[in-house]
Amino acid sequence: MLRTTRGPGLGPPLLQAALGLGRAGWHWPAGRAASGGRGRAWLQPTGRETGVQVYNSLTGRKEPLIVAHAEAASWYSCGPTVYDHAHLGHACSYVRFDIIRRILTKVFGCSIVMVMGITDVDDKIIKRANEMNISPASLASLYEEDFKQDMAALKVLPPTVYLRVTENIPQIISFIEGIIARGNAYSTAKGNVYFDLKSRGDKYGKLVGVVPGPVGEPADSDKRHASDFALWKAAKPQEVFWASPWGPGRPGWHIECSAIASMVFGSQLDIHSGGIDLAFPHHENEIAQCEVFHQCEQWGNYFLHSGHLHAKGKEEKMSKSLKNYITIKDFLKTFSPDVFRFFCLRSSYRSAIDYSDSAMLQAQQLLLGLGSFLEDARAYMKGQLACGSVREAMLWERLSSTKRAVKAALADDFDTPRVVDAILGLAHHGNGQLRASLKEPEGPRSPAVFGAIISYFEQFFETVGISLANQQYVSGDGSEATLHGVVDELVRFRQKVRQFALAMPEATGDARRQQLLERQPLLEACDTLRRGLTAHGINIKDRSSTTSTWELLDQRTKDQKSAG
Ligand SMILES: Nc1ncnc2c1ncn2[C@@H]1O[C@H](COP(=O)(O)OP(=O)(O)OP(=O)(O)O)[C@@H](O)[C@H]1O
Ligand SMILES: [Zn+2]
Repeated sequence: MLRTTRGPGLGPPLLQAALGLGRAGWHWPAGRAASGGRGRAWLQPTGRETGVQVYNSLTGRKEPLIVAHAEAASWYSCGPTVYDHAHLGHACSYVRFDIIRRILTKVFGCSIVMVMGITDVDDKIIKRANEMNISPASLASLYEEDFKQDMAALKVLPPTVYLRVTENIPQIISFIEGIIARGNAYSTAKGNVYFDLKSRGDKYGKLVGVVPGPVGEPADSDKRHASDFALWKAAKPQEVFWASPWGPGRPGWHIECSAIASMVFGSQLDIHSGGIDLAFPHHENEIAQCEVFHQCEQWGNYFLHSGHLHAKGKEEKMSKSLKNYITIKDFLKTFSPDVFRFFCLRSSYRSAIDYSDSAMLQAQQLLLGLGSFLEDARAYMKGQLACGSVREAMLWERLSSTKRAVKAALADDFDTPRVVDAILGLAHHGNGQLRASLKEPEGPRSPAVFGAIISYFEQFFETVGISLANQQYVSGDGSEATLHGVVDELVRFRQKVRQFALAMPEATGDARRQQLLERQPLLEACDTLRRGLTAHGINIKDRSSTTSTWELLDQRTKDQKSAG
């Protein structure tokens, strides 16, 4: 099991630590109940039971996940602020939720409509664009594209739609007008609009139970109360702006997500996700805005928050501003996206987790071990491994108990560490039987049970978006089929040469020694070929003096094998 440094959960002390709160400014109300936030109890939705228990930040405990429409669940995911390259912290959050999305879809038959907002105008974007002497729009579009490429490289499925803030300004303005009309926001002479937090009473804070206290505001602030937050920000000189009923300006951060999510899903949302740092104030403010605008009791039913990725041994999350980050691109020069996914699977999506090269190397070794088990199991099925008897009934039983354990763990708030343990356990037993069968080469064979294990593993890894190197894969353009044909020929030829070189000479005495000496260069040539092909990503395994098999290595494994 991978050690995670901080426990899961969203209790006040943890959240405070995660957010660097607990200093002046915010406090937890005394005696807050474990569920229901400050104002109200959570309303359990009606609709389709997915069969999954999910940890809901709104209640601070696991709840049955019930989605309003049987046909598809609505899911809003806060997207990135596109001002620079994405780092592994971002990757961690989006990969973890991608795994959850795939599990919900493929294991629990729950189709999902996912909307992601892209923050393409904001202080950081404007500042960076000024530094680079380009327009904020150009900078944002550059890094939006970069983010999408990184996500594709990590095999994160794209949302059903991306929605950019700058393409939805009129909708955001109407949303703000709606909140003003309901008496929960006010505009100022300077052209700002603020949410009036007092008007929300103790309904504010239902997510994390935080009540705003006095915060250090600039002396020229035009807010009525220090804790009110901006819905519309009047343009400063030389800043990008849009016309509005309150004068030129741009939207505040929280209102973007409320307006965009509402544009697609209206007044009701099943799932809302983001990193734990977004719970407060971002999601808390989104809830206040939407519930006021829609005049509803409960806008989002389930808030899912992922734990932070930290640099090993550090308290702070991996972050641009702290300059303690590794970009996704740099990471992918050394490790595959599958290794990162497997690293993510080995911890609960809610846990804070430490990044280290050694944790990645461990994940890589485990994946290689699983891939190698599958190759051996295939070789056994084809009769290329010396045959012997295996405990077939035990393996069938292990397979079915693993399937049950995996499904139960996934239904329990997507408990992927438990799942990984179950999968590794099955591989361990399968490997043990293959080794046992090598020791007693004669006996009944049991290829079917290995076939069943292979197909379960393939299905599982496909579900979570991991590909274990599979030599039987053939790409659409036919080039890989050609490669396979050529390598097959080559390996067959090498096998014949090796068989001849290893065969016992009939001669005796000096003549025999002479013959063995003469054949030595052939064996050396076979070894040289094997090593040479490793550099091209082809791994030949000599199973016996008469049988050799081969498999394709992925790029990064190839580099490491040829360097080693
Ligand atoms: N170190 C991290 N670990 C896990 N999730 C993270 C981490 N950093 C950011 N995220 C998540 O990534 C998503 C996009 O974040 P966003 O673009 O707002 O970046 P950010 O938090 O401002 O990052 P940075 O501090 O590096 O600028 C959010 O859901 C956020 O919670
Ligand atoms: Zn958001």
